[in-house]
Amino acid sequence: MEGRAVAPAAGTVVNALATGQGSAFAIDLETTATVELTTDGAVVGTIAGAPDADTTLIERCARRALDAVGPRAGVDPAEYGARIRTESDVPIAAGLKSSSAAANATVLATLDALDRDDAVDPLDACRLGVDAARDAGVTVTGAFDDASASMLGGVTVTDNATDDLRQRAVVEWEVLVYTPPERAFSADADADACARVAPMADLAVELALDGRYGEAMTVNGFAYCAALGFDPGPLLEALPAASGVSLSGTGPSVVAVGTSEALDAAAEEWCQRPGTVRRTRTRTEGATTG
Ligand SMILES: Nc1ncnc2c1ncn2[C@@H]1O[C@H](COP(=O)(O)OP(=O)(O)OP(=O)(O)O)[C@@H](O)[C@H]1O
Ligand SMILES: O=C(O)C1=C[C@@H](O)[C@@H](O)[C@H](O)C1
Repeated sequence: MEGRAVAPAAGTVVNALATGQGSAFAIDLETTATVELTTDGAVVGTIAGAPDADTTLIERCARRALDAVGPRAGVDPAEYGARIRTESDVPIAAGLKSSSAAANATVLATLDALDRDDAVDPLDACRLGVDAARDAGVTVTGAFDDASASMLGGVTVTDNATDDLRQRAVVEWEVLVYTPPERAFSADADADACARVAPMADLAVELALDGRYGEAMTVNGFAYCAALGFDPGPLLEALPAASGVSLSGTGPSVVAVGTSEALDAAAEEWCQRPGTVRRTRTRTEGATTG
């Protein structure tokens, strides 16, 4: 009994740490999870290329999916375990929602291993991963914004306090991603500092709900660079040509959207900085099994 699923990473429109309301969009970088069910009761995860990374999140995801759907598949969750392996082109703790992609891929791969791919509605499957992320302590708000964008594709606006989807839209943007060499785990972010930019975050959410995603990103980007102590230089370098540019998640990555010409110009500037610059696109299709 083996299952496989793939889920995309995401970039930020509005970070939810200040108010609990957030917005994110799926991008064309992905994480694959394979899950093999076992009868030894143990759930064990490995992350390809990252032997020291924390596997608690994916283990909690597989366990929650087994508990939720196992009985319907004739599997006793108490007796069954799982071997999970993730492979990813998303750097961990870089602001590109590697945790949401890994959680969604693991939940769906577990359902696939149970041969019950359609047993759970996609948003509920996403909520299983969000609850697992809360259990594993890798999130501040649960990050339902990031997780829903990864699960559904497109751009989502969510209430992370209630795990409700407020809006989803299909967008087709070119995306530029700059990832500095350092890493920033979301769970370590200074939530009190973020609360100080709540009025700006409220404005950014209003803009996003109005479909003005680019402006929302830019308002969010400057506010959170200030709150979390990141250099706003890369944002300024992408402006005014980019239609939106923001710190992604709790950083350190920066994402810009706009015309090819605008992103070419930003890429030229960002390539002078240490780290990686990647060109990608938004993803309309979210997480899939198989
Ligand atoms: N590919 C992966 N496979 C398994 N677990 C992962 C993977 N990527 C991330 N994780 C889990 O998520 C944790 C990092 O979560 P964190 O939210 O800090 O990173 P992120 O999702 O990349 O950042 P952000 O939320 O700012 O976008 C890791 O410690 C690990 O437990
Ligand atoms: O851990 C969290 O709750 C979050 C982390 C970041 O990705 C944010 O962008 C997201 O809105 C919430």
